[in-house]
Amino acid sequence: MEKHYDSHVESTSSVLRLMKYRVGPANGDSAQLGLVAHTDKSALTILCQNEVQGLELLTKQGTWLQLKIPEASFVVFVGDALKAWSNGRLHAATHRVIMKGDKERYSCGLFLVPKEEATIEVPQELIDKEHPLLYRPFKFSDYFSYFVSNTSDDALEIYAGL
Ligand SMILES: O=C(O)CCC(=O)C(=O)O
Ligand SMILES: [Fe+2]
Repeated sequence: MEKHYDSHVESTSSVLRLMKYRVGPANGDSAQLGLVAHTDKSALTILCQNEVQGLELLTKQGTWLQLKIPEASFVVFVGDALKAWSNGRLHAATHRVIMKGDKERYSCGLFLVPKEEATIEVPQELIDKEHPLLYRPFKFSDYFSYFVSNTSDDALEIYAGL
């Protein structure tokens, strides 16, 4: 897969985003939604946060797992673009943020996003009898526009799934 490294780097931009999660009116023990459940559309996301936990991951069994992220560490998520490119071999985990307690939460995400013109196409090496082609080639910007006007948990499957 090393031979694809350079073209991935060339066709990807990075976006750095800082996020602030306020303590809502129902602070204390009751939980409130900070960020709705989603998969990232990017190729890869690298996240870090302050000491306030809240990131939850949907397991393949369909239950929510509260992540306990150690201080000064990063969380990496595979997004839809890399899931499609890898022919579904890499899993884009659904995640959300739930706020509890009375402290604001800050997080910082570096999103590696395919450039406007980048085409996501599964390399031949990742297609065989056990791994038939799951996604048609598509322009990332077209997928993103589709997602914006058709927000759905299954956007990738509906848009590019075969
Ligand atoms: O704030 C976080 O820890 C998660 C943010 C996130 O999932 C996102 O911006 O896509
Ligand atoms: Fe996310």
